[in-house]
Amino acid sequence: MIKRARILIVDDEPGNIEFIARTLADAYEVQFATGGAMALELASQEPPSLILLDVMMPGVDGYQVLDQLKQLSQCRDVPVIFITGHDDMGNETRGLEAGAVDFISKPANPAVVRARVKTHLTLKAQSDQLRSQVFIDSLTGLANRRRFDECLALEWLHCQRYRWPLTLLFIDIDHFKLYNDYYGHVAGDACLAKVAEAIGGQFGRPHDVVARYGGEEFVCLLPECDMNKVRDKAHQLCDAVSELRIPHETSLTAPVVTISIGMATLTPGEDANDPEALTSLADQNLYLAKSQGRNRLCDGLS
Ligand SMILES: Nc1nc2c(ncn2[C@@H]2O[C@H](COP(=O)(O)OP(=O)(O)OP(=O)(O)O)[C@@H](O)[C@H]2O)c(=O)[nH]1
Repeated sequence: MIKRARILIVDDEPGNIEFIARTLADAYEVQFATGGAMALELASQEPPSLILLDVMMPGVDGYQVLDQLKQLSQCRDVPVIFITGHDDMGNETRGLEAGAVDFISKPANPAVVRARVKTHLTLKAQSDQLRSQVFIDSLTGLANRRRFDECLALEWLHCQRYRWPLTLLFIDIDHFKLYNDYYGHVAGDACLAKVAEAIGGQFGRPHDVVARYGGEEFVCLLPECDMNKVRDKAHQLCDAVSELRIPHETSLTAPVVTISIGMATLTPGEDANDPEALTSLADQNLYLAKSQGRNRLCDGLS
């Protein structure tokens, strides 16, 4: 069943909410809030597809709601249409500058409300699709290098602010060139997809970022983690990949496909001031894992 878009209507006048809800209820799931604080609470719990937001409300007004929505990562991209009085040119400009996608004047015309909502939902769906094409690796379905670079920069700042540790795993398939040479590129692609699935299955907390870094290299960015637990999970990942039992006749390490992992943990702002310190440490440890015999994890400590 196709999930219907959910529209959050925010207005301090129940009569206005009722009117707009009647206009939209046959095509969308409708939710409402009678004030700014309630709107923020609902939106942060489960971001709606679109918000129709009254500008003038007692307490937290429409501008404040919009401003706070933009600061919530899960709500930042939700389209917001302001609903305002007829001759509010100044409000219109201010709202658009603050990030509203459109304006509807009061008293709202049902056909206009339906048309604007439909247009902005379509635009949002298109931009989501483009975004996923830009940030997803098509072979494995994981995030791509571009997405990883963006997340690393953001997580570094986030962890720096709260003095949380940030862990990075560099994961590389052992002797993958020999695999490709022996089994061919099509089999090589299938092998990459299977290993990617195993990695994604092992590290799937909401803030974990698992990405294909390039070729046969993958990365896992793990904020706010207990190092010992990550180390255990990374060891389990090595086992899980060899237990996939993907034959690798020409590997110099094992008769099946195996991986090597370089692990690094730093507290941004305390141990280093630059995310490159983390990537180069993980890379060094990956190099050590390779030189110590592959099919293993190296964190540079044990
Ligand atoms: N099938 C396939 N192969 C790829 C892809 N991207 C990179 N490769 C191959 O991955 C191989 C990587 O080889 P190397 O960097 O020498 O690494 P390796 O053979 O795994 O050696 P070690 O890392 O030292 O164990 C090359 O043969 C690339 O052509 C891809 O998308 N599909």
